Amino acid sequence: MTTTSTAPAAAVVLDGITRTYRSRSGNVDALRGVTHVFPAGTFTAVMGPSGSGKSTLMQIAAGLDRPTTGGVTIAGIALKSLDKTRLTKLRRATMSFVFQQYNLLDALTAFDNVALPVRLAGRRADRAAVLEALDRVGLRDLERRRPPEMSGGQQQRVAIARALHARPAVLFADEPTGALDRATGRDVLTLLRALADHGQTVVMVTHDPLAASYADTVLFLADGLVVGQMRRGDATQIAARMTELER
Ligand SMILES: Nc1ncnc2c1ncn2[C@@H]1O[C@H](COP(=O)(O)OP(=O)(O)OP(=O)(O)O)[C@@H](O)[C@H]1O
Repeated sequence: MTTTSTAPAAAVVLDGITRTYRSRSGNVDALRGVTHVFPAGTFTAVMGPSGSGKSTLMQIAAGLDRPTTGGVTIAGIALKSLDKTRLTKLRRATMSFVFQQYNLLDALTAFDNVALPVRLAGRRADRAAVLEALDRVGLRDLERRRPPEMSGGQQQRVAIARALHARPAVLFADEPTGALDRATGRDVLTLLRALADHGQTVVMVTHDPLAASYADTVLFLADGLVVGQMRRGDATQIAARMTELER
């Protein structure tokens, strides 16, 4: 398995992805044929109206959910070809998550949460490096706190510190600034931007045009399909496109 975190193998490829949720009340086609390449070392924001399929796309791109049809390739490896154990190993080796629901282990301190991916990969976590990552998100003083003793925003920042420390090939973030005040949100976006500038691939779902303006490319979804892309848009241009989609 590839465990390097350098370009270009880190790109995520979505090839003809569909995802139908089947339930007693009927089927929902959340994704209806999404093909997209996330180039290595780039920062992409995924936007679209509520229910357009953003979270579904993110879960599938990260191998947390399987598509109904179509394939996902990460770091050159087709996820379809992997059993659950290998998929977990690939995730640990190449990805980091800043998701509300996949964030931190409650039983571990902030320090140990940041150190965890490196330890799981069988390497020693250097104390100074872990503290530096916590320092970069402004949480050095909270190294001994456990997630239940922290605010939502602080937990998000621990998850970002973990990504800074682990240096995954791909970072998936779902509304990473949703729970943060404006200044902390800006700091987090600047950190994500810096990760991409250092060769990591960042994929972020957001509703916030200002957050999306930190990305290289904004991918617009509507009704389970990619309906457009914008490169290097500013917040006003992105907001205008969103308003059109929400009409
Ligand atoms: N587990 C599920 N079972 C059935 N339908 C689902 C399930 N998860 C999502 N959906 C439906 O799939 C569609 C896409 O949902 P998804 O959460 O991906 O959208 P989203 O763009 O992330 O929305 P939001 O911005 O509101 O979070 C919606 O119509 C949603 O109701």
